[in-house]
Amino acid sequence: MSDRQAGKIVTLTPNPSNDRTVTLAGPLVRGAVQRLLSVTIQAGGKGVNISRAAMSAGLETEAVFPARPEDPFVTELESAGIRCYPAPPAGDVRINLAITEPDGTTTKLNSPGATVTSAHLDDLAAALLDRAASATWVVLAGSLPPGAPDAWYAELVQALRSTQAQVAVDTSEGPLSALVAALPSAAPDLMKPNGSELASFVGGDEDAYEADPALAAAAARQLVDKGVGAVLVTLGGAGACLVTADGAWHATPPPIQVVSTVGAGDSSLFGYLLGDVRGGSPAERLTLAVAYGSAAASLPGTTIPGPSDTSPGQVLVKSITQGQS
Ligand SMILES: O=P(O)(O)OC[C@@]1(O)O[C@H](CO)[C@@H](O)[C@@H]1O
Repeated sequence: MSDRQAGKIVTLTPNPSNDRTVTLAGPLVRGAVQRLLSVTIQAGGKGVNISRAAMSAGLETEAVFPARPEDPFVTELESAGIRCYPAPPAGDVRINLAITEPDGTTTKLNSPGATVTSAHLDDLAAALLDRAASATWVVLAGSLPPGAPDAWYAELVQALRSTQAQVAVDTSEGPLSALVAALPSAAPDLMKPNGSELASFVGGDEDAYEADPALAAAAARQLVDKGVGAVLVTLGGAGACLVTADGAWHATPPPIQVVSTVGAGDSSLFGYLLGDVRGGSPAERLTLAVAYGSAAASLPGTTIPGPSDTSPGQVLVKSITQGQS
């Protein structure tokens, strides 16, 4: 069975973005005038990025987000081969800025997006539930626009129970806290916090998690104990941890030259889903997550990797519980 038959990934991006990336020739200096080497713009947002990765890996994917059908944001994605389901928007797609420095340091300045009403959210939810009926995975990803209640993702997770789809959530701040507060009744099949997001609700500290991934795994276990199927914790250059009811694993990435970290977390999440739809073991899913995340960090702007950009053979996975590969 080919990947295209094996699984369909439907993504929801409630707050999509035109990602403008500016590349500096030297370090960023606050308050100075600096010349840029280049400026690029790409249609982005976390769910959109995951659909891009799915499309280039040959998986069927559909992207649901608010935008006018004639918006160049939509035409860019459709001409890249992504099936789009735009719902009525509250305003223009926002512009997010990424500043990249020669050593790979990436500074993100994200706009709030247009303020939505409950009618906008209802339209978006209806579009999602319609597409989710035939999905293997539904991914709810990114921030919520102003006007959306923090608990909206938790409500969607519960609404998606009426489908056969597995649900993954990758968000931050208020919506993440509201989801955690709604466990176990709104437990998704997968959550993908990074170290600082994990620390924001279980305590601990991101640097400590990167120095000792067993600490990150222990923190993530609190979510699994509250009903979350699997927790993928991305740890930047320290790789990622995967925690399920059956165990915990840590993977270290191949050596790379970091160019832009934008989209690395989305690519990691996609790598996990790819491993899942291929029927991979937890270690194989984690390997693909880290291979995709590190490939994304080695590419400019919000460029999302395809399979040929990844090096899964160079990812080293160890079981944290048993201390062996
Ligand atoms: O403001 P949010 O929704 O949290 O994140 C949006 C964003 O930073 O996420 C993607 C990278 O993960 C980018 O394409 C996009 O600009």
